Amino acid sequence: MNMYIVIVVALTLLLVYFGNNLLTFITFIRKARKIPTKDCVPIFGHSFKYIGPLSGLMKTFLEVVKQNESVFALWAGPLPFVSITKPEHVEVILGNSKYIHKDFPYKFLNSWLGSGLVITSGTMWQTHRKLITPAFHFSILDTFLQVFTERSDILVKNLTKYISCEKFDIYPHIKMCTLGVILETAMGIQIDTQDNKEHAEYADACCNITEEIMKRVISPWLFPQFIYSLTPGGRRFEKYLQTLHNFTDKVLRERKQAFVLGGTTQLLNENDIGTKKKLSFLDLLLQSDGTLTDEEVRDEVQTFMFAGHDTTTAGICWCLQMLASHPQVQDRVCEELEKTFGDSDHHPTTRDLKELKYLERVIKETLRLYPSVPMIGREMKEDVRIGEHVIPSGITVGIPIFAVHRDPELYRDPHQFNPDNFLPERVAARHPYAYIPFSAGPRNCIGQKFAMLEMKIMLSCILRNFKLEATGEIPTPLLEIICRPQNGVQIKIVPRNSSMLMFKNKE
Ligand code: HEM
Repeated sequence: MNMYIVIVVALTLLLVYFGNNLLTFITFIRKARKIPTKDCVPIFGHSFKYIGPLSGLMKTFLEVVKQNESVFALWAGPLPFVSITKPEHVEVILGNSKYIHKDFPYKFLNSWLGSGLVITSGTMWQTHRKLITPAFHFSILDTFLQVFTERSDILVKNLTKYISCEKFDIYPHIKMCTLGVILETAMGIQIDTQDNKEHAEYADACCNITEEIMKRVISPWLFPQFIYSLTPGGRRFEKYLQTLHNFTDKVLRERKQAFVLGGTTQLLNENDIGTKKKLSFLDLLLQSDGTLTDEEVRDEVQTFMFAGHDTTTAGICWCLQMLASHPQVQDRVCEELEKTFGDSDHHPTTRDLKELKYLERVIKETLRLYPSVPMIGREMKEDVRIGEHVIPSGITVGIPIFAVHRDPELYRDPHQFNPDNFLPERVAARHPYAYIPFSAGPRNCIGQKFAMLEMKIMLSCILRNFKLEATGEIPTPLLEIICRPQNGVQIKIVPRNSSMLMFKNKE
């Protein structure tokens, strides 16, 4: 009898639980179905549209955006998402501190980046963001200029080996240079990433794991973890993950050791930032007095090592490609460099960098066409009105940054490379959310000033030494977590007249 009552109570509870959830789910789907969409197939949704090589995905997506209304639903199998591209709609989401929650597809990054700043939400995100923000204050960034320049000098020295080559891929060289930069600036450890090839395994694992994640995002049947882990892709994911964790653990061990041995400057309070050299972001985490657990520190290290080098690598490489493919633009950048530095071999100062206005426009225009992070998303925690549509709570709103940046209503000849798009008067005439390579609002990129300085220094060092020549078509941009050029950036470099002095003097 007792057993009978227990079973009845258990079944009733299950029914209430799933009944409620089922009802919520049905209401959610009903609301989502009111959002306009095209070419949606029952059960499979739009998945069939995206099956195929990742290389075609950006082009396909631009077509889909063109064919649909400015707010439209995309169905990954039975699960709906909403895509928005109009700046005024983007502002509704990114500009509001209520909409900072991330879930799908960020959750596929969980086993890698865990509670790190890029994917975490809620109070944990708030606490971490507040703790980390001082490490990216402009006064501390000034102390990084020397590292950016020293690493760029090594890069230039290594590139001389390719002077007589008809073409070579510059991507791996930039990647190892930016990795060295983030390790030295943010983590406070000096690792010879540029001449010692053993660290390339970490950088390669970053590229490979993001490719695997993107393949999963467009394949709803791989969403359940137990299925994914049985597939070859799932097994490759695990292998790359191991490499990434091993490297991060090594970085942490080294810095902790230096920390214990007193090899770091102690941070007393926030006002000390910028007044002490060699204070690293990682030191800030290590002395957070229990605010962060060991695991959270590790997740932030993973996050910043990835976000801090893969993004700038893509940005710099696309800039090099654009300059090689647009010789007049390259000449103008070089005139500006000549005016700022003359024949001198002095390292760039903050003042020099402010003078490089045209180079800045080139970088901005490159990030318009090839935003390093091409797509971002936010999960709605309440119903939200966007334009004339109600977006139901629980849905993820996707913002394809690359599509916002190529909207013909915002940019004339949107697919053409034209740095004049960033003349001050043109910028002033555009909606502020028409250009969002670093996202915007409360969850914008914490490293954007760091990135701009690094990109300016690295590009100016390369261009003061070499003329860049294109060796073929502009590569296809890949719509992955990071917008990389398919098959790298194959260019030819030619020494500039007076320039090779720049590092010869220092040898
Ligand atoms: C060209 C270079 C870069 C670009 C285009 C870029 C772009 C972005 C974008 C679009 C986001 C928002 C992501 C989202 O909402 O899902 C973001 C967030 C972030 N970026 Fe960057 N980024 C760059 C460089 C960097 C660097 C150098 C660092 C670190 C040193 C960095 C660290 C981060 C972090 C930690 C976040 C998460 C911020 C938060 O949610 O509070 N980024 N970045």
